Amino acid sequence: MPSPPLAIHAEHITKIYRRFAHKRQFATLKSAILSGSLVRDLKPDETFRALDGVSFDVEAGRTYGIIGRNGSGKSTLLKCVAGIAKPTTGKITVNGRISALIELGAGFHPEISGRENVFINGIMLGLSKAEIERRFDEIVEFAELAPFIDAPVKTYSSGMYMRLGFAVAVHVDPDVLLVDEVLAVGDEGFAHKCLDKFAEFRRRGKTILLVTHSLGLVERFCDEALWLDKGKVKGVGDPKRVIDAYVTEIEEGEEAFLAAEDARARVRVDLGAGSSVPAPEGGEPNDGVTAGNVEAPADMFKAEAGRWGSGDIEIARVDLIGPDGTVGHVFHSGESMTIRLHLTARTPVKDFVFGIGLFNADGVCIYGTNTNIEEMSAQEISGDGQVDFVIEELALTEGTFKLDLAVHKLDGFPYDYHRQLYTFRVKSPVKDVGFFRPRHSWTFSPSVRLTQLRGPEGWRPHMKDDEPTA
Ligand SMILES: Nc1ncnc2c1ncn2[C@@H]1O[C@H](COP(=O)(O)OP(=O)(O)OP(=O)(O)O)[C@@H](O)[C@H]1O
Repeated sequence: MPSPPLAIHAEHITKIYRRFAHKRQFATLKSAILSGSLVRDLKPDETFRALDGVSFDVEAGRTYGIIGRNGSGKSTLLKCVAGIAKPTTGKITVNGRISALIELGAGFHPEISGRENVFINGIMLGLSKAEIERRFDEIVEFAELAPFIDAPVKTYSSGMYMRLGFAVAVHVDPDVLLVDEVLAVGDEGFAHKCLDKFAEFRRRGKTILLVTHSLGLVERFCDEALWLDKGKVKGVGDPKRVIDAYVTEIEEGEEAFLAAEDARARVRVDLGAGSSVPAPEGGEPNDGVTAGNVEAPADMFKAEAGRWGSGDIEIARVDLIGPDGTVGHVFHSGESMTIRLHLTARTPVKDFVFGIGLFNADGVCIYGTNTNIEEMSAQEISGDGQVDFVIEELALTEGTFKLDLAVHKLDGFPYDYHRQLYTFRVKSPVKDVGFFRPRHSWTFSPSVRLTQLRGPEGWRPHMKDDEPTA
């Protein structure tokens, strides 16, 4: 069977940029010239590979997503395909007319009207004057700029500017459409219109190369995905598989970062544990043996991370444990999480309460409870022990959260108070807002019809032939 025709063939693309970092500052142009050169200050390591041996093929009529972290080379790759940047080595072949939604409105002239800019921009993108005239009304209508089309574009807001650029670019009727994160353009209504336009392109058998950080969009829209990492191809193939591998790697990175953050927070606290402070009123003298000698802040709502208490009962270690029993810092919305306190009581203690506070990244308390509030009566703790606080379902939206953990007397006297020393991140494929996600469902009468794009756990199974719905 003959293989389908290729719209894009990229072979071993390398793009080397020079970086002009650490250039010496000269007081005058003369001193620069006398010193030898204005540009000889480049250090040998100041060239770097934004793309390093990237090869890929896109069959005609396919939608192809490019994902990767900031600075991984996605835009550079798209610019090379568009011909805006020239690869240092390698070869790119594109079959058909290209339109690039990259630097939208880059060719606009601020002093002249939107109308004149549509013509200039259209001609730059390869349309004839007659073709632009034919499509002019459609372009302006799409951009929703009819009342402003004769005003100079310097009077447009940045969203209006981008909308006009987008409208011209999509009305060029390209065979290959290159899209770089343009859905961030304009308001939500316009983003839906852009998606509809892409869907129309797909239906008409056009090829789309899409760079985006929206993994949901790649999964929903693309036939294939390519994952760039530090300028190299790290994965290519079915979008779901590539995205899963990418997300796993991101989470591993976040995990390491949060673990280091927590360790740093505790080191700071330990360093602060050298000086003795008087015990809080009504408490025993603080001998400074275990828990940090940091005084409790007057205002707990504004308090920074810290640790204080007499140390009679010490929270020696805290583990955050996921549903599979693994200790970590990155969890998923809807899954279970156990907060495990490893304790040591120097002598048997009969008066104790365990408490927990959950805060968002801005320090707003989302939830707090303790064993006294929940009407548990302390009997005795002695030696080493363990307390598990089991959250059966993290009913939280995506975000970063912090924990207060404490053991204190019934009257509040602290044995060991850990103030926001533990950070964890909740990941969620659903981008709802706020902190708290109540367990919920939607129901619709038969006259209201919607299509469920995602599966019950958030990630919708990959279905190639779906079109997006608004
Ligand atoms: N003209 C340039 N001169 C020098 N360095 C550049 C230039 N353009 C891009 N770079 C560098 O090349 C690397 C890749 O940049 P690129 O914009 O392609 O990344 P990206 O994956 O699109 O990032 P993002 O997701 O943040 O948009 C970055 O380190 C960037 O600083």
